Amino acid sequence: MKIALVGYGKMGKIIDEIAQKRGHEVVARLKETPTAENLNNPDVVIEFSLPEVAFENIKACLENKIPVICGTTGWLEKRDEIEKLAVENDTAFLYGSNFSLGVNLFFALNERLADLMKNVDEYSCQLEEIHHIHKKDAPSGTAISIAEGIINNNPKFEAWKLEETQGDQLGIFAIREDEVPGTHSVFYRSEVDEIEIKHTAFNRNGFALGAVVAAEWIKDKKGNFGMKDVLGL
Ligand SMILES: NC(=O)C1=CN([C@@H]2O[C@H](COP(=O)(O)OP(=O)(O)OC[C@H]3O[C@@H](n4cnc5c(N)ncnc54)[C@H](OP(=O)(O)O)[C@@H]3O)[C@@H](O)[C@H]2O)C=CC1
Ligand SMILES: O=C(O)C1=N[C@H](C(=O)O)C[C@H](O)C1
Repeated sequence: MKIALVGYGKMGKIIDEIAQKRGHEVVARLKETPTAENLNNPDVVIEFSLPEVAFENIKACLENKIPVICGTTGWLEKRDEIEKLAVENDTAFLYGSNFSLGVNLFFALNERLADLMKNVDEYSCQLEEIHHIHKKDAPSGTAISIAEGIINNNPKFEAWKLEETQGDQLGIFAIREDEVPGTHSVFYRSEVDEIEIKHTAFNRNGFALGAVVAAEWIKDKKGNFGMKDVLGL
């Protein structure tokens, strides 16, 4: 498959290596807005750039009828517009706040636990995410997905907020520390004990492999998708 990489930083470079190891041809490595010319006729685009440029990048690819796998976080207020564009241009779009298999299993576990806790009043809930000091957005896209998984399964919560949980506002502590690739925890605390579920990424390889697997999966598909569709979770 011919893959164009839009965004060629920490993630783009690892995706490049993994895509080539899996037999794909990387036809573009961009650090600028994609165009019909610089994309070099790919079967699919993998977009890992910056929150402030992701929307324009994805839009440009979809308008050229190229399917897009997007891992960039922090731009989702415009997701509906992008999903509309994918349909209008008869192509495909897949967003994942986190492409690793482990985190997607963690998402399913989190939803199940939230459902179990919905009628248990003894426990308060708090989220925590820890990332490297270069990260531009807070909270992480993954933490937002975890929060949404809890809010959708536990009517005690209406929305998420940064910092501490208050009433129906589920709190997310966002910590920036050294070169941490990504650690996410959900805590349920009572007066006598604590339940914690935690995912720790040791490096970025799981995210990159998941993005390439998603690119392989999306070929010839049309519409809007997520990693749940790819992994059948
Ligand atoms: N969904 C997931 O599984 C994961 C998501 N992420 C997310 O992916 C995104 C990228 O992460 P990461 O690779 O670590 O970040 P980096 O900052 O390392 O890379 C971003 C890259 O985008 C380039 N860039 C700048 N402007 C443009 C533009 N207009 N078009 C295309 N590229 C541009 C930058 O170029 P320059 O170097 O010149 O500035 C840089 O190479 C972040 O939003 C992060 O949160 C990260 C890991 C996993
Ligand atoms: O910026 C990162 O590095 C990461 N971003 C994603 C997020 O915001 O959730 C995924 C992963 O945790 C690494």
